[in-house]
Formats: sequence, structure tokens, C-alpha cells
Amino acid sequence: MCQLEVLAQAVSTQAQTLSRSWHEGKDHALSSCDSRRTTIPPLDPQGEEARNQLLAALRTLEQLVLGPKDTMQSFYYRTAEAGVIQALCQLQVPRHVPLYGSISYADLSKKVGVSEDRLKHLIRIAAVCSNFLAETEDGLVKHSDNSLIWQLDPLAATGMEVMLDHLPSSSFKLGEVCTQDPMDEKQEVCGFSLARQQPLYLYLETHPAEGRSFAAHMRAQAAQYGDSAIQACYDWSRLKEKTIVDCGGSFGSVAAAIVRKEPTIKCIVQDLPKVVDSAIKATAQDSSFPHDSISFQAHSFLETQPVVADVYLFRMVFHNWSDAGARRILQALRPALRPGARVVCVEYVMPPIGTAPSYAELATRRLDNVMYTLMKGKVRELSEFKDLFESVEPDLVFASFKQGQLRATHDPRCHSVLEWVYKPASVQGESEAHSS
Ligand SMILES: C[S@@+](CC[C@H](N)C(=O)[O-])C[C@H]1O[C@@H](n2cnc3c(N)ncnc32)[C@H](O)[C@@H]1O
Repeated sequence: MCQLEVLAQAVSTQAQTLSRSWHEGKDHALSSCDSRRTTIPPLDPQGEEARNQLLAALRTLEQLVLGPKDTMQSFYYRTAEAGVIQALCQLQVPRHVPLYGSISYADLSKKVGVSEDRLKHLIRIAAVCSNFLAETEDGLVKHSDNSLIWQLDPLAATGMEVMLDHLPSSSFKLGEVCTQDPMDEKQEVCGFSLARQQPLYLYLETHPAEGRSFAAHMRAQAAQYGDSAIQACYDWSRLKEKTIVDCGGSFGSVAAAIVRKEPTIKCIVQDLPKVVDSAIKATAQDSSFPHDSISFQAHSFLETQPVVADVYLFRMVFHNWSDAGARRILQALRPALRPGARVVCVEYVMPPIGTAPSYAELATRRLDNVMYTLMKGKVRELSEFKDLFESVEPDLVFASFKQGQLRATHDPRCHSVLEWVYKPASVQGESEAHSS
């Protein structure tokens, strides 16, 4: 059998397994007005693995069928097609198309102030190329599975709009970034800042509506699977009676998940002053928030850490920072470290090239690209994490690594956990002397 047939057969086998798992639950209809589902239904482990394998096989199959020249063309065509979806969103088109039923081009044209002819072209491009919006048999505009998100999950839709507005244009600055900062020494020189003349966080501050949408979308993404992903990723019972500083802990949802699992833990959530202000206001109204166990503190992790604690937690922080920035964060932590203190990172970790299933590596390399483009961040391999910590504080001894799930599409279950313990050489020397 040739590669084409082998792949096609793999697709068929995996599709059968996926279909079995998919149809086991009652609620299996994909995004539709009736199911109100914008994600695939929960699958059993076999179904999950079949989905991963299927996505990888379909991608290889498509490239094989296209051949190299048409594959390369499809890359820039798709970028241009993302531009069409961005334009339709900017014009608020998907919000004017009703959840049920349809709208005429004439009415849509009046609502968004663009000619019927131009709308027809744009919507037909989006519908045919990206399954975004659709036409009824009578030539009216209705939602497709993909555009339904704009009606069913406005928070996700707004987050996607922010990404569509900025990610493609920022990514086309990467060459310039590498020319201006060839050694990755300047955190502020990144695709986003070259495209928008200011870094992402300042841009979001000066565009408050976008800032609020972006932050809410990010929080919703991080909170997928509720408390369970964070509670399962580490044995929090090992930290009974301990104090954790959650560095860059945002609105305290991670801290809340931890103390709900292990109520003897005390947590201090640190973040930038504006975030802490909003977090205090938001949690004050939330009677389910474990106020007795969690306090908030405004502190930049680029400044000397003021709290001596048992554990310093960094969840989804380091991937936002270049090595130079990450070293600053660790340097600022050093003065607070006491023997036995732990540093725990909950992060996406890049598998060394070619070692993980291709679907998992693809998803993680995509994330690496997004982080570098938007923030000069980096998704690190385990060895890169170890080198980073070693370069700043060799007495932080690497203690453990727990691999997150390998999946074709990322969610908090994919987070790995890395742990270091502070064992200063002098203390290590003393304990060795006592034991001999
Ligand atoms: C990707 S979010 C992760 C939030 C949270 N740890 C979680 O896992 O959901 C990064 C967080 O770092 C915070 N942050 C950025 N710069 C910071 C700084 N210099 N000092 C403290 N926090 C900072 C942001 O406000 C944001 O809450």
C-alpha cells in the first residue's frame, strides 16, 4: 500500500473509534442552535486518542494530496481568509445574524453600512473557505457551526476577535523582531509591539474594552475544567499547613482550587496593582470564594519578593517571558528563599523535537509561536527550564517533573508541573557532615 492508502486506512479506523466514543453520550450533536454546543462532547480515553490521531493523519493526508506547491499556497491563502473573518467581525456581521433563522443581504447591508455586493463576496468567501456563516437555499445569510460561537459563546467570540485583530499582523513582524533583537535580549521588541507601537499589556490598558474582553477570555480559558485540572496536577496534600505565594495569580481562581482541595494551605495571591484591585472587588461579591485562606497582595514579580513562604507557585507565567525576563523573575525571588522552600511551575512544556506524538508537538509549537509573537515569550523544553533555573540560582535543586496530557488541542489538562527545592550548598554541606 502507498502512503496515501495507509493514511486513508488509519483515518477510517480512527474515525470509527471516535464515532463510537462520540455517540455513546446522548448529547452528541455538534455546534447547532439546538445542541448549543461549541466544542466536541466529552470523549472516553480511546475516543480522545482517536481524535488526536485523526487530526494528525488528516493533516498529513491533506498535504500529501495537495503536494508541496499547493500546500505552500494554502498557507498564505488561509492567512488571507482569516483577514476576511476579521473584517466580518469588525463589521459586527456575525452578531447581526440571528441565532435562529436568517437575515437578507439587504437588511445586513443596512445594519453594517457596507454594500450588498461586497457583503455577498466576503460572506461567500468566509462560508466556502472557512465554514464561517452560510447561505440558505433562498440566498439569505444564516449561521454555520463555526460562526454560531458568536451567538452561543460571546466571551469566546470576543477573545477570538482580539486574536484575529492582532495575531496575524504581529506575526508578520517576526523577521523584523529577529533583526532588531537577534539575541532575544529585549523583552519589549516583539511582533505585537512592532505592529502596534506598544506592548500588549499597555495596548490592552489603553483600549479598556478590548482589555476587559481579552482578560475575561483568558480567565475563561484557564478555568476550563473548573478546579479539577489544577487539583489533579499536583499532590497538594503534601503542602498541609504551608503557605503558598501564587506569583502572577490573577483573580485567585487557582489559589481557590488549591485550598478547596487542601483547606489547611494558606495562599497569598500576588499580581500587578490593577489586577489585584479588580480581583479584590470581584471576589468580595463571591460568597463561595475561600476568603479565610486567601489574601491578595499587589506586587510585581520583577521586584524583590517581600514574602518568605514555603512555596512559590508560577502558573502559566514563564511562557510569557523571554529568557532575559524569566531570569529577572527568578533573581527577584532569590532573597526570599529559605532552605526547603519550593518553586512550583505549572506550565506547557515543549517536547524535544520528534519525541512526542506529532499532534501534541504541533499544538505546543503553535503556542510557542503565539507567545513569542505577542509577548516575546517562549514555551520551554524541560531541559531549558532546568538550565534557566540553574543559571540564576544553582541552589534551587530540580526535584520533580509531571508531564501533562499530550493532546491535539490544548486545555489545562495539558499543563506539566515542575518543581525545585532550595537547598543552599552550605546547608547541604552541614547535613552531610551531620550524617557522616
Ligand atoms: C497568563 S496569566 C496567568 C494567571 C494565573 N497564574 C493562571 O494560571 O490563571 C499571567 C499573569 O501574570 C500577571 N503579571 C504580568 N506581569 C506581572 C508582574 N510584573 N508581576 C506580577 N504579575 C504579573 C498578569 O497580570 C497575569 O495575571
